[in-house]
Amino acid sequence: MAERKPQRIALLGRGAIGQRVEAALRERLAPDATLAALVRPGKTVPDDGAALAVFSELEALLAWRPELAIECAGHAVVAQAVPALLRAGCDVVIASVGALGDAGVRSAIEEAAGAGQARPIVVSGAIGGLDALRAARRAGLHSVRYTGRKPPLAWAGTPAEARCMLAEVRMPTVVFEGHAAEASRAYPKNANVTAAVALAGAGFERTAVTLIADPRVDANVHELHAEGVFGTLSLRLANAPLPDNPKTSWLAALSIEAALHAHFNPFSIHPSDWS
Ligand SMILES: NC(=O)C1=CN([C@@H]2O[C@H](COP(=O)(O)OP(=O)(O)OC[C@H]3O[C@@H](n4cnc5c(N)ncnc54)[C@H](O)[C@@H]3O)[C@@H](O)[C@H]2O)C=CC1
Ligand SMILES: O=C([O-])CC(=O)C(=O)O
Repeated sequence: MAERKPQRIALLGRGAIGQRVEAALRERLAPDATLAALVRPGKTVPDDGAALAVFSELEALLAWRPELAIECAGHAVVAQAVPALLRAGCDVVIASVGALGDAGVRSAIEEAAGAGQARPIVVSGAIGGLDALRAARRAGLHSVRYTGRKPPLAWAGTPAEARCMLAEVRMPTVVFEGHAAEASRAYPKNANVTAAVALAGAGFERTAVTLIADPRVDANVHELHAEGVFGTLSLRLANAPLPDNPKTSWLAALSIEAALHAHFNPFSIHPSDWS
């Protein structure tokens, strides 16, 4: 089977998702590749014995000449680092999809990808069903509604804190009601999925979003309902959170692994995946 594995791979961000993806690259996906990480300026990375080039400046990472970068750092990194990497010919996997809610960021990425002949790869992250939504929209979507529920403390550090006392929430409490453009901007660490839904489906302004702090769930629950000429779609995911970050679903890290697997093996169907 044809494989195209880049030899120089950079992680943009080395938090809960970044560390999972790094382990998957080393253990399964690209054990022969050389890895680098872009970390927040001033952040020290403990020497855990892993061979990893660590950069805190984008220019230094660009000089390292990565062939593939995996963004799992946040919206600012998508806006600031991703266009420069694409322009330099480096394919970039994007996890912080909500950054694409900003039309300026979207067009900078499109323009840079064209100039560098490189691919931005937007992952499905913690949500699913986007293939069906993408197909359904071709005949016209009447409505798309996304509802996200997380345990109250998964909303810590977000505007939800102004809506309720998270530690004292005893009933499901709506912390946001609006559309995907507002949701992805206001909740950059909790509502990237709304941007993925918007991009696949009806667009940012026509994707209705409700976010709920729900003490009755112990998972990150994502519900999607769409109606259109095609019929109706209803999807519910109850995602286990990553142990290192309760805001983030394990599936988000796994979706990056799946996107990398597809990127490395574009022409193959892997029977080993079926078991
Ligand atoms: N598409 C989806 O479904 C999901 C997307 N995400 C996105 O992925 C991002 C990462 O998620 P986690 O790993 O759980 O978060 P995390 O908070 O555990 O890790 C983020 C890492 O990025 C680093 N970072 C922040 N600013 C940086 C900068 N300017 N340069 C380099 N590194 C920087 C932080 O130091 C931290 O190590 C989130 O911020 C969110 O935007 C998260 C969950 C789901
Ligand atoms: O990981 C999740 O469940 C969803 C999430 O945080 C996001 O969309 O930003």
